Amino acid sequence: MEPSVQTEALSKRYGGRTVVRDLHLIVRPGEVYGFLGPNGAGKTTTLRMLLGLVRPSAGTVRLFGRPPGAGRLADVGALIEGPAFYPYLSGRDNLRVLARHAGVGMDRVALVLDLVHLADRADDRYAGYSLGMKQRLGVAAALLRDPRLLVLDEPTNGLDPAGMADMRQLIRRLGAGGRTVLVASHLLGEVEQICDRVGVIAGGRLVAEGSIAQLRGAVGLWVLADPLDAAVAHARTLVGTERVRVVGGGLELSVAPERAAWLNTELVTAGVAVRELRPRERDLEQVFFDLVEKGTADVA
Ligand SMILES: Nc1ncnc2c1ncn2[C@@H]1O[C@H](COP(=O)(O)OP(=O)(O)OP(=O)(O)O)[C@@H](O)[C@H]1O
Repeated sequence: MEPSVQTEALSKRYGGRTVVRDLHLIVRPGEVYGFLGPNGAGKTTTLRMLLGLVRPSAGTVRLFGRPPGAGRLADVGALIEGPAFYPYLSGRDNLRVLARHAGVGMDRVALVLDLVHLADRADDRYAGYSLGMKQRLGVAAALLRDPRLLVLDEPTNGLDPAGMADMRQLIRRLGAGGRTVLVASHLLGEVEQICDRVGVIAGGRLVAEGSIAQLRGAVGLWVLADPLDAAVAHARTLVGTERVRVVGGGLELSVAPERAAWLNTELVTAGVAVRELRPRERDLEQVFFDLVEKGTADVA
């Protein structure tokens, strides 16, 4: 199936500065894709190029196989930068204005209000909404045309923890159907909770792409066993001295996590009691930090 988003060698320069560089990005239909990077990494600039709001300096963008603006307008909905609404109109009336403008049936207004869980406050003035409600109304507006691709730029920015949780739930709900959702965020935890796949951008470059599990990468096994000395000695004969480290009263083994059952059998057969055996994962925060540092250093 045609990718929802595909960029090739996409770049943007402002003056002499390259803020997005040689970006090859593929977002597949139906996935919730996290575009993760620190402030200033080039996320918003990229999203603006995807939406045809900023002209690339080089490279191409395709949405459902076509350049931005060439496909059906209804294919893409976006919430990028704060949404603009009339403060003295209700949420519902604000959406009605937009629906009329977009040539969308009024039945969609009630439907999207329901989707973002604003139905019960829909007739209150926008000015009285919490920040979280304002953001959700922004998402509702982006959903009016029932787009196949929804683009959200930092949707939880400025929200309190409850507002953030609501927004994350909403994004998960929206991604549960066939819709493609592209979410830019600088929050690792957020992307981890809601996205199927992640692209990490730093210094304008895509420095990693994959599922959270792939990014994290299980890097070995962690074993607690008695007696420790015998466990270490036997593990070293099994997998090689350099692959076994003693850390905090246990063993760290640099071997494929799939070898856990084999290792357990071998140790037990050798008379070692295995108390704990589990995959050793890298700390995602550290992975992200390393990627960003690497990406930024490459540019400098
Ligand atoms: N119109 C512009 N003119 C000049 N420089 C710009 C312009 N828009 C963005 N930049 C620069 O491009 C870089 C990337 O900005 P961008 O907003 O895309 O990053 P971001 O990853 O979305 O970060 P943030 O989360 O802070 O918005 C920044 O250094 C910014 O100052």
